[in-house]
Amino acid sequence: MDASKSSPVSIDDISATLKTIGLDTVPQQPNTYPALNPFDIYRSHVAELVAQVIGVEASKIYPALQTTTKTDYGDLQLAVPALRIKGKDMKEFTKEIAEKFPDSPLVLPPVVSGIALQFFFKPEPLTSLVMPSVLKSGSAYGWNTNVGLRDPADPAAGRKKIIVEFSSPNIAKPFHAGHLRSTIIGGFIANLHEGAGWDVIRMNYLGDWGKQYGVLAIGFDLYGSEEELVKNPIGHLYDVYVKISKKAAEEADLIKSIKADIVGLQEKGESTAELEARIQKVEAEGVDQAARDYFKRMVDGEQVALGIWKRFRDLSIEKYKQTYARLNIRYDEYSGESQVKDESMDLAAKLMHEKGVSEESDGAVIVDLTKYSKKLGKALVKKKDGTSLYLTRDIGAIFERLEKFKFDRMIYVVASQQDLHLAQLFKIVEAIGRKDLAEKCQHINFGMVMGMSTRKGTAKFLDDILRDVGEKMHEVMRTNEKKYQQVDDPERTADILGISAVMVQDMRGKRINHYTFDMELMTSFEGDTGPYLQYAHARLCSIYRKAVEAVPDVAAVDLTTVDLTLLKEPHAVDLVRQLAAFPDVITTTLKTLEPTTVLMYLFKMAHSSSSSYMHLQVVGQEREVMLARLALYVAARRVLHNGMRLLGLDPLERM
Ligand SMILES: NC(=[NH2+])NCCC[C@H](N)C(=O)O
Repeated sequence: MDASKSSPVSIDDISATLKTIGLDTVPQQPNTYPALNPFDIYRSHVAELVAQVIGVEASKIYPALQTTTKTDYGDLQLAVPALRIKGKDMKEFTKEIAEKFPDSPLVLPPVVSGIALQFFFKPEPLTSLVMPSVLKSGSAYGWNTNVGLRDPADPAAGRKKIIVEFSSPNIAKPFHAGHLRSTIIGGFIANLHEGAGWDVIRMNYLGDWGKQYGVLAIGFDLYGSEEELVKNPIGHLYDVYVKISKKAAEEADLIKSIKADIVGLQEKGESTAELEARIQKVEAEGVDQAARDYFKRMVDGEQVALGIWKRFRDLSIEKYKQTYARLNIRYDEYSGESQVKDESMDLAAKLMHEKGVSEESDGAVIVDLTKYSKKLGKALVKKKDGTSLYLTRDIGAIFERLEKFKFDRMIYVVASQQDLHLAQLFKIVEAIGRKDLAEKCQHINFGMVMGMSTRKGTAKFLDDILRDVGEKMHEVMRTNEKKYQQVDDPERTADILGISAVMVQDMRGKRINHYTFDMELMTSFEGDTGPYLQYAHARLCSIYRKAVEAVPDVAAVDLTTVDLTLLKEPHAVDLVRQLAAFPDVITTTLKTLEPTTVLMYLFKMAHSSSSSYMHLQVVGQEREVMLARLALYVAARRVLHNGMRLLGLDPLERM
């Protein structure tokens, strides 16, 4: 987020504007931020007026004032029963409040709709409050950095810390749709908290440990190429892994068939010694045993074994970093299963044992979670041979992270297929007696992606997907040769459009929903797509460019000083109402952690902008009108830009 570069308007600015409207004090209920969120002013104001009418404290009315789903229903709505006043006929009471509601400089007389009151903001004061706020605040508009403060009354107490763990692919395995979704959603959640003033740690927890890394090392010995490894580590290691896995499978098949032969010989009463010896030889020389031995050397900390593995890891990370950069993502920490220390796991094991959480079963250690809830089942935490598991490493990691970062909150962005795994993890932490820690943690899950394939086959790597969608966008761009000529760097633009297409398709629905990866749909400029949002942004940029081309001195005008009372038309008013809602949308999003909350808002706002162009032209208008409209479009562009950045998109100026 670039929120830090600009600073929001001050409460003094707001106070001065309100005075000109006829309000001597800034309406401000506790824990609200009138300088940062126009809706806070209106909610406080309406609450105070309703309080006068019905004699209930404004602070009790405030929370009942809700935003609406459609501007046709007003800007704020009050469901009168939510005030919990007893012994009244609600319909009558609603009418009564409406009748007695005093004249307000900020809102129109309330509209009665059954047992609800609809409040519409008066256009002119709204414009005078919101427009300067957007224009002056710039990249800070929408953000309230007080949210992340430990104590809003005492900024010196510092900021709250959050770990967002996301993406977390497995080395030498495909980067599948689940990792892609985790990357997109996690990046968004990290941006969201950063914008809200939290101290954010972005963490990638790689799958980089286990016997399969022994398999990989053996495979590299047989099939690896130093040159390929350096050139394309992720792809090459995957190829090696596929080859060696095939060999291992063949060996397993061979053993199976020898065993069948042995049974045959036994039936005939003949000697099986020769075949038994063959099995032993295949096993002893086979991949499986070699991988086990190799992994044991890694576990024992043998430098040579670890050295090779570390190279695989380092090269993969380096390559991942480049891909993440295309998605505007960087990490503060590349951790991983390999990084969890034995001591942490031992300590957790000791605690589990002492608290009677774990028990021995057949030489292994398990945790029976059915006593808390049937669906949590029994979880294995130590194998018979003493080695750790995925779950064991997560238990160790949670304590390590607490120790290292002292976080206030931690979010795991992982597919819903792992609901059980994370539920088990949190329950075990709680059972150990660390409910406090479990409560700081949250699993943010998401549904599956269906049919994710590139045009050349099934997608395995993020880069392939991005390249494919980028190429498709390039084709689409070429269909308009004239525009195509004006784009500075078509390759890069196509790349960004492709990435936007993928990301927006991913974030359109609620996280938990499954969706189908649909290349045609996502790359279309029509409908609620990434390219459409980019187009809407580029169009707003072009309005400004064209105005400056037509009237060059416009470039020097400070748009915060223009006559905003000229923005009277319904389209202008509607757009201003949308812009006013942005900070509130972010506040809501901090609760839902749903990218779609932001995205749907941006689409609505972009639609409002585009339906305005016909009615509110800029070039060719009388100067003051031109400037006022230009200010409106610049403000709209700013909000779209801020929203797109939050989602992790790179807003394009031309395309
Ligand atoms: N702390 C965690 N378990 N995070 C999720 C890791 C995801 C895992 N690497 C996978 O690909 O399935």
